[in-house]
Amino acid sequence: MMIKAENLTKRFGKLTALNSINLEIGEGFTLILGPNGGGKSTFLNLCAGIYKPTEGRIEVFGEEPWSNEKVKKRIGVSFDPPALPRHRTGLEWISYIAEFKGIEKSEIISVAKLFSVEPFLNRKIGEYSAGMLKRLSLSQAFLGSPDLVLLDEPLANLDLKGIKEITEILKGVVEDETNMVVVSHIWRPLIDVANRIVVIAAGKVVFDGEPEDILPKIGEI
Ligand SMILES: Nc1ncnc2c1ncn2[C@@H]1O[C@H](COP(=O)(O)OP(=O)(O)OP(=O)(O)O)[C@@H](O)[C@H]1O
Repeated sequence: MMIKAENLTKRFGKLTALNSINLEIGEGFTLILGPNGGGKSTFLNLCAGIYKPTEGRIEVFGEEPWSNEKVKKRIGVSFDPPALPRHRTGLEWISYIAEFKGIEKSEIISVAKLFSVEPFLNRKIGEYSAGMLKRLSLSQAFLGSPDLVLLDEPLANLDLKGIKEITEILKGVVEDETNMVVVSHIWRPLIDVANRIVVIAAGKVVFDGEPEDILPKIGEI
């Protein structure tokens, strides 16, 4: 099992963002859906070791990701909106991530080519459009082919051509057996790519199953 959550709870002050969830996520492409404020991004942040659980437990590759560099090095993340340093260039940022993870420089070019970010890699991130920023953030997530990629809204802020292009890239990496957990309100293009759907609403897992079982109910989410 890649991810295992047991009675996982995350509170922010009095607000309970995730309320004692139990969830196991295996290999493949898992799409997480659900209403605004349901706890989806909180779950991704817990998987990435950015948040510490308030109660319960989360394991990624059998270990707790919180303050765990070993686990963090095996994960690629892209959050939304991407919080990247405005005064650095795209290349400086990706190089910094590559250094942290011990990834060779040649990998930077291959991921930059994949997401078509090469033309603006030498510009300061603060000058990027929202779509350029999204592409840079996705490049960072896939840098060095991590064992697990966590994506929050990978299709947000992209034009129609961009949505199609990124969807095709995601399909390609799934075929190459990259494991992904993806939160996306733009679910239509991704539903065929997913082999598992999890719906999180009001801090609880309210559906966990196959795409064909959720399709008839999707209007209710
Ligand atoms: N860092 C934080 N500090 C305080 N409250 C937070 C924080 N992060 C999330 N929350 C709260 O936790 C709840 C769940 O938020 P979360 O971002 O996980 O939802 P979501 O399902 O990803 O929503 P959306 O679809 O709108 O992105 C919300 O009520 C939100 O306001």
